[in-house]
Parts: sequence; C-alpha cells; structure tokens
Amino acid sequence: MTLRFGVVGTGAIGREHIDRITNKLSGGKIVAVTDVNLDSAKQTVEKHQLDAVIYPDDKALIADENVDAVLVTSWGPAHEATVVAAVEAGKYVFCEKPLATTAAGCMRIVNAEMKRGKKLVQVGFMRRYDSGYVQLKQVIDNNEIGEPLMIRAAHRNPTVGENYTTDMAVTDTLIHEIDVLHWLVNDDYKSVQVVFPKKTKNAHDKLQDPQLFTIETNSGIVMNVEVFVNCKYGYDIQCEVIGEDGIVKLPEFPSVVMRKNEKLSTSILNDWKYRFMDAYNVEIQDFIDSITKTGEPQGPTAWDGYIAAVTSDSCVKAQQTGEKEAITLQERPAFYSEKGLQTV
Ligand SMILES: NC(=O)c1ccc[n+]([C@@H]2O[C@H](COP(=O)([O-])OP(=O)(O)OC[C@H]3O[C@@H](n4cnc5c(N)ncnc54)[C@H](O)[C@@H]3O)[C@@H](O)[C@H]2O)c1
Ligand SMILES: O[C@H]1[C@H](O)[C@@H](O)[C@H](O)[C@@H](O)[C@H]1O
Repeated sequence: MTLRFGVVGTGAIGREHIDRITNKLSGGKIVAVTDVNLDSAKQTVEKHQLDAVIYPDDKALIADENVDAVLVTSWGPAHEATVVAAVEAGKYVFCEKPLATTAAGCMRIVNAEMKRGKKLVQVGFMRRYDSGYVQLKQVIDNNEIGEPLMIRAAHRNPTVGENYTTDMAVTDTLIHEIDVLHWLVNDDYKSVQVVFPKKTKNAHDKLQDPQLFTIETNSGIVMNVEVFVNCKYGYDIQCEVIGEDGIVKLPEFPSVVMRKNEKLSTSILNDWKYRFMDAYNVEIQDFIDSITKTGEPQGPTAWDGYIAAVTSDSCVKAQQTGEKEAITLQERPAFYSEKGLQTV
C-alpha cells in the first residue's frame, strides 16, 4: 500500500518533507498540495516534478478522496484548524510542531480524535527519533546512571529573523526540549521559572536573548535549559543527564577531526535541516510504516502535543512574571494510555 499525502504549507520544512517522501523514503507519495501562497505551491510541484493536484485551500485538499494523510507544515497558528478538519474527515495527520499554539487548541484536537475513536495524529517531535537521544533514553531506561537528578541542556541557533519575538524562544524553539526531556526521564513537569541573562548585542529590540529556563518535574528532577538563538557560531544542541551513579551526554554530531595550521578542529553545523536530517527521515518513515502495517501512527501523539502546549503556556507566563509558574496537566485519557512516554 502507498500512503498518499496531501501537503498543507510548501515553505521550508514542507519542501524538505516533500523531497524526503518523494526521493528518499519508501511507501509514500505526494498527491496534493496547497499553500496560502499559491505560487509557492506551484513552484514546489514543478521543482519536485510532482504528479499532484494544487488546491486553493486545506478544506478542498482534505476533501480529496485520494488523500490518505495530511502533512501539516503551515505556520503554527494555522495548524489547529487544518488538523481538526482532517481528523473529522477521518484522515491521518502528520503535523509539524506546534500541534496548536495553545493548550485549549490541542485539547480540541484531542477531543476530535477521541470522538473519531481512532489514533490518526502524529506530531513532528523528531528528536525522539534522533539516534543520540534514543541512546540517552536507553541508558536511562536501563538504569545505567541510576535515578536522573538534573539535566543541563542548550538549544542554540546561529541567528533568527526580525519576526522572532521573546515568546517564540518557547513556542518555536524550547518546545523541542519540552517534548524530549520529559520523554527521556519518563516524568511530567511541575513548574518553570525563567531568568533573562545579559542580552546579546546580536538580538533585535523585541527579543530577549539568551534565556534560561529552570523546569522541575513531578519527581523533583531539575532541568536547566538555555535557549540562545543568536549565538552566531552554529546550530548546537546539547543535553547532559546527571544521575545518581553517572552522567550521560548527547553525542556531538559526527565530524572529521582536522589537523591544520597548528590547530586540531571539528566542524559545527549551522542549520536544523542537517542536524536532524536522519531523525526527520526516520520519523516520517515510521509514520508511513506504522499506518501501513498497524493502521495507526505510533509516534508522538496529540496528547504529547497537548503536554507540550500546557508546558509552553506556563513557560511564556513565567517569561512575563519572572515567578515560578505551575505546570498543570489534565488527567491523561485512557485513549492515550502511556504510549506517548515510551521509547519509539
Ligand atoms: N521539527 C522541526 O525541527 C521544524 C523545523 C522547521 C519548522 N518547523 C515547523 O514547521 C512549520 C513550518 O515552518 P517553516 O519553517 O517551513 O515555515 P515557512 O514560513 O517557511 O513555511 C510555511 C508555509 O505555510 C504557508 N501557510 C501558512 N498558513 C497557511 C494556511 N493556512 N494554509 C496553507 N498554507 C499556509 C506559508 O505561505 C508558507 O509557505 C512551523 O510550525 C514550524 O514551527 C519544525
Ligand atoms: O522552527 C525551528 C526548528 O524547530 C528548529 O529545530 C529550532 O532549532 C528553531 O529554533 C526553530 O525556529
């Protein structure tokens, strides 16, 4: 069986995913596309030589009976409406983060999916498919470092555009750590506090950069996460888990070691596209394979999207108040069992 995709949003990551489904992965095909910028949709179809219908909007695309799965790669605020409509039509959905920009929006998606009575939605939290994070999780789950006590993490981008505001350090960037860190230690979050260190001269007026988040879990693990999106030197993701019996660290992205001009050096990447390329390939292949084999996606669920949104709402509030803010989740419905916390 070939899983036939309709793509909503043909910007940067939309095109990346179209390329991987068309040229790198197996079992998937792009049969429809749409974008509010129709020229972008047309250019994408031409550039990737797709045999795909171009629709004026997401509703028309979802109504196409040849579309089995909707790939949502539009801007975050547009995700909720498309995902709800696709779920109500019984279509599978792969939605890039964020699932919706608010916890209430994620809950509407959760309710739509439960009403449909079948798991249809996977959220694009690709770090759960990154081999480094998978190795970290195996070490923790095998109790090799004992109980995790603390995590030190950093999410650094070389630079961001003028439209990137202080809250986006949470909703656009920290959201990846929010998802992956509680998954790593099998715990949920309890509270968050944010500190703004001295601001870099490289950030524009409306952006506080860097930012430091202290997030505590229900069992008392304290996570210190730096977000620094104008770090200049490269795209750098760091994570170190400190346990009772040992410490485990995310491996550096492999690079040759060069000896030249009296220096010993390795390279650092400068873009998420390259840092997580393998993880994106594995996550979308898993989406295709699990639907083809079991009839349901097995990756991060709409409930995981809801957990991330609740946590993200509290982090944004903590940015504004400077106080420690509570993170309070509703009870996990039986429909979502504990799958979202397991290793993929
Ligand atoms: N998982 C990751 O690491 C990762 C990486 C990059 C982006 N993303 C996420 O993917 C999404 C897209 O990001 P991007 O960098 O590709 O942005 P982008 O601006 O390059 O592309 C978004 C596209 O969506 C289109 N669009 C917006 N609203 C639409 C709507 N209602 N219907 C149809 N098309 C619409 C825009 O015209 C644009 O072409 C964002 O939610 C972003 O957070 C995730
Ligand atoms: O949309 C991107 C993407 O999610 C990257 O993985 C992250 O590093 C960036 O900060 C964000 O802007």
